[in-house]
Amino acid sequence: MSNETPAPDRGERILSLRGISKNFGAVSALTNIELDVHAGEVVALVGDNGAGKSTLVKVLAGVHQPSAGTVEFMGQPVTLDNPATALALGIATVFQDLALCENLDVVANLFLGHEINPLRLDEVQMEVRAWTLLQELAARIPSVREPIASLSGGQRQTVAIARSLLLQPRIIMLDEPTAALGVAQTAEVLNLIERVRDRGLGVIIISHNMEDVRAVADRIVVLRLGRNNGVFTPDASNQDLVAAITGATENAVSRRSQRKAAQAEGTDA
Ligand SMILES: Nc1ncnc2c1ncn2[C@@H]1O[C@H](COP(=O)(O)OP(=O)(O)OP(=O)(O)O)[C@@H](O)[C@H]1O
Repeated sequence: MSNETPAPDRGERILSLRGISKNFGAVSALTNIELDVHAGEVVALVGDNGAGKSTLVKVLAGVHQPSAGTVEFMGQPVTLDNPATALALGIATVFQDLALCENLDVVANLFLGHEINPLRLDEVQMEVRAWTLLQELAARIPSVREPIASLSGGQRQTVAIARSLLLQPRIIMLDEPTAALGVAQTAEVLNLIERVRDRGLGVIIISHNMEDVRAVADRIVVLRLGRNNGVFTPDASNQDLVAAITGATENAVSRRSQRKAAQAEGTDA
């Protein structure tokens, strides 16, 4: 559809942010952010409330214009001056509200605004395409003729992700994709994220859930007060991650593990 050029090789740098800052009046939401995303990798953006995660995603989605800095996409400097530009380049975003139409079925939601033949809706072709994509993603959707209102939270997230894939993006950004999902649905969405990565896309996820982040991310990028505060691999200790997120080496998690270590020493003695 939007991108006819071949997909980048796995590991190739798709997106590169240098010195990105964003001010809202006197508030510095982002200061000097650096971020790289490669084909076939999941990057988790983590940080406390107000760390700047949503602002960064909105800059990449073309919703906010950065106050300073450069964005390179596939090696070329780009200006993401509105959401349509970002989408046309191949940067898709699934926001937390998912923006699905409750009363319409899965096929209609997948193709909303991108009907295969807008002048004469080709229902059969759209249905086949919807099934093929959902099967490729091994998505558990009972029927593509089911209205969204009757689907679970995990299935809705799946439909929202599948919809953005129809535009053949290079990068997909997911804002809290597992928030408010149960254990089984979370596992389903994490599996889906892995399959999206395996298609060679770069995936950026925002999450507050460290367990989910560790399960699916290849790199964990920490933001704190609008600045980069460390990049970790998923095997980083909880203590190091919490310290980077909160900016404190002395915190509830470190005190708890010190207490446990002290207790263990006590029982050893
Ligand atoms: N439109 C705006 N106008 C003014 N300030 C804003 C605006 N959007 C964000 N901010 C400020 O920018 C900072 C970063 O906010 P942001 O929402 O990006 O953080 P976050 O990491 O996504 O937090 P959360 O986890 O709570 O969603 C905050 O201080 C916030 O108040």
